[in-house]
Amino acid sequence: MAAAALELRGLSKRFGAVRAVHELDLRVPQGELYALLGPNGAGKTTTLRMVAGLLAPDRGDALILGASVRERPTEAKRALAYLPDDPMLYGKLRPGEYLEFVAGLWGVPPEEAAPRAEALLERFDLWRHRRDLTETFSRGMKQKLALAGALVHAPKVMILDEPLTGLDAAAARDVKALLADFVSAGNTVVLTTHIMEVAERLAERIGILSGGSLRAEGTLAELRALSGGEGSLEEVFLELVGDGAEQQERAGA
Ligand SMILES: Nc1ncnc2c1ncn2[C@@H]1O[C@H](COP(=O)(O)OP(=O)(O)OP(=O)(O)O)[C@@H](O)[C@H]1O
Repeated sequence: MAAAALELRGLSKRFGAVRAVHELDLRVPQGELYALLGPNGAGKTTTLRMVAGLLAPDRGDALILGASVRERPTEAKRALAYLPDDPMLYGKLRPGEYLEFVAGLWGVPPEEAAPRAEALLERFDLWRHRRDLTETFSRGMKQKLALAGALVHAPKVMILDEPLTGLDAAAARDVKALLADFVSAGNTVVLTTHIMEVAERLAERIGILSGGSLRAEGTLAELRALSGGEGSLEEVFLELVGDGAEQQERAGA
């Protein structure tokens, strides 16, 4: 059996009294688009930060294409791209310079990096802004450039934290199309979202996270079946995560 793109084994993290992630087991095969759906504070960001090696788990492990983040971090991370919800760009760089910088960090040879960077800028409609400093970019443009930066070392597994937040319809369409193409090429995407519609529309399988634990997992049809087959994902979600999420959703969180 091929190694899973991402496997979590008993992954756990506490912050003082808060159990942010608790004994989380997850297996995402290669070639899948998986959404971790959960209300604010469910543990989504903490999970991704542990997978990306930015936060040490208290217990458990994450494996990327079979390589343990704890034991073989360099190998595990080579195939991984992580896009945080608030990526850092260097305001005084132009988009091409930013991509060149990121490619350099990954050791991608310039002759490979340059055409790839150009193709990514064209793809995201940023080529016409190639002479502008990134500090002048809108949130959507920054998000697209960060995504281009995540792709410049040709990763096989991409983990993205709330990738559509703050994007207008056109930018969201570009990002969704890119993720779909990335997965069609046999790569894997794991993204977090607190918006049900995003999970519903994009993901092949959805994991519902709440209080740091996985409450349910499956395709949309499988999750619907949990609420008697008639219900929407929203009903399943609210049934599983309870009133706290309902209140947060109502508050527009
Ligand atoms: N660095 C930290 N120090 C203390 N507590 C933290 C820290 N990071 C996260 N937490 C807590 O851990 C829990 C999980 O947070 P996390 O950010 O992983 O949730 P999330 O599902 O990503 O939420 P959101 O949708 O709001 O981004 C929350 O209770 C949060 O307050």
